[in-house]
Amino acid sequence: MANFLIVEARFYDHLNDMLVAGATAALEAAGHSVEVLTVPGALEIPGAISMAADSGRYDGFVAIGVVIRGETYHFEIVAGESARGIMALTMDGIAIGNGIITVENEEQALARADANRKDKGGEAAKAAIALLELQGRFAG
Ligand SMILES: Nc1c(NC[C@H](O)[C@H](O)[C@H](O)CO)[nH]c(=O)[nH]c1=O
Ligand SMILES: CC(=O)[C@@H](O)COP(=O)(O)O
Repeated sequence: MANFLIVEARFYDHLNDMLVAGATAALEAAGHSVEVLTVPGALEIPGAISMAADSGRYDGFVAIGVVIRGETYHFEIVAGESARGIMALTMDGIAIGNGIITVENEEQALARADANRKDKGGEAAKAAIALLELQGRFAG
């Protein structure tokens, strides 16, 4: 059993509830323990994961968030920079699944957050599990 931390940017409560439920179900189905940490927005997720990884308390991480395009360029910043930060941490060998959905509207978000539809939360959890298994395979 491994200890996973879900780091969620709680920008849209109803969507996050679905994404976190999907990720939690996938992690627990694989026999792992789950904790949840909430941050203000997707831009805070990479930093929070970095801090938590440095604590040594967790084996893997799942990033959960929802970025819905608004009127300005901020969408590109939030979507792109959160993904870039997570990728940088992953390239450092930290097992992270990226479940930050970046969409045009609420309808697209609902389809991807729902564990009974596209289940992006569960998908991200399975990716984190896969990376952790690779970490173990290449260690030592
Ligand atoms: N617009 C969205 C944001 N914006 C907030 C940023 O993520 C960040 O918290 C702020 O810029 C302060 O550093 N965050 C989301 O997760 N989703 C959005 O749609
Ligand atoms: C993704 C965002 O930053 C968005 O929620 C903010 O909307 P806007 O670009 O209209 O300020």
